[in-house]
Amino acid sequence: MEDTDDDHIIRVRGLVTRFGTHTVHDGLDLDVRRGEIIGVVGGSGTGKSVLLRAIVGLLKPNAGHIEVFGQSVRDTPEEEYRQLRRRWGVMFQDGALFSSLTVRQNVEAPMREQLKLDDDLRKTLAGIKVRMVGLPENAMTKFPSELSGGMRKRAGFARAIALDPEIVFLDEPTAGLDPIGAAAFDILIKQLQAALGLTVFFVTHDLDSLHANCDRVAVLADKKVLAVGTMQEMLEVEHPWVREYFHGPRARAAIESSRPKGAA
Ligand SMILES: Nc1ncnc2c1ncn2[C@@H]1O[C@H](COP(=O)(O)OP(=O)(O)OP(=O)(O)O)[C@@H](O)[C@H]1O
Repeated sequence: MEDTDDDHIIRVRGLVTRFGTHTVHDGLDLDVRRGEIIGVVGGSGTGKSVLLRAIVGLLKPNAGHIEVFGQSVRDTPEEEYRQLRRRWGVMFQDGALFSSLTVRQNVEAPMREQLKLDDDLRKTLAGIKVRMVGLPENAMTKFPSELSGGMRKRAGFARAIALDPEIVFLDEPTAGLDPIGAAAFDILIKQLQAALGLTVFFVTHDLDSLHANCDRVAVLADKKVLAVGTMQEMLEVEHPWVREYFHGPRARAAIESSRPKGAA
């Protein structure tokens, strides 16, 4: 498929992020295409979560330019940023749910903030989102502390899609889940992406998840996006961390398990 500028829903150019004297990103570039699932990988502390936070405007970079839907995230006036923010949803690593609200109330929270809906309609719509992520009916009125880790992640996902976003950002969605729970979450990501036409930007360490979901992978190393491409293309990248990650025993196991049964 030919890659045109119009396909790029996120464009990051020359990003520099520092905390004190610690430079996390130094001239990082990345494009995300509309409708793709892109997995962001890299060693611990390479700045994957910081990149996500910078793209959604929660963290101000020291330099560089970030555009989402063609609009600068950094220089957009408050009201326009509010409008822009409605077009994406974020699921943070721990779900970041409000502990004093039930699952349904958590999903209602962004609706309350952004949409003028009467109470019944808001409750109904929030209930639909909770069902969409595969949570049982009785989870609606539970508090986050009453849920398993996997259910909390699903609740976080339901909240991320509360406003019918075009992009969802997922920070390590399968971290902490057992392999069966992680595989079920991968299926959920894929199904919702296809059903809702979402663009998915997800940070992960999980090779199985990359194999199951990703159209492309972006590798963060040496303070930049060192390589971006398909899983197959990553096998050709000559960089010690990339080789170790994509050719190591865990990678081989993930390739094996992602092959259709009976394939050589
Ligand atoms: N608010 C902050 N203040 C100071 N340093 C920070 C802050 N947020 C992140 N950092 C530092 O920036 C670097 C990148 O952090 P980030 O959380 O993005 O890493 P990561 O690639 O997501 O790592 P992991 O895979 O371990 O989650 C780390 O060294 C971290 O300590």
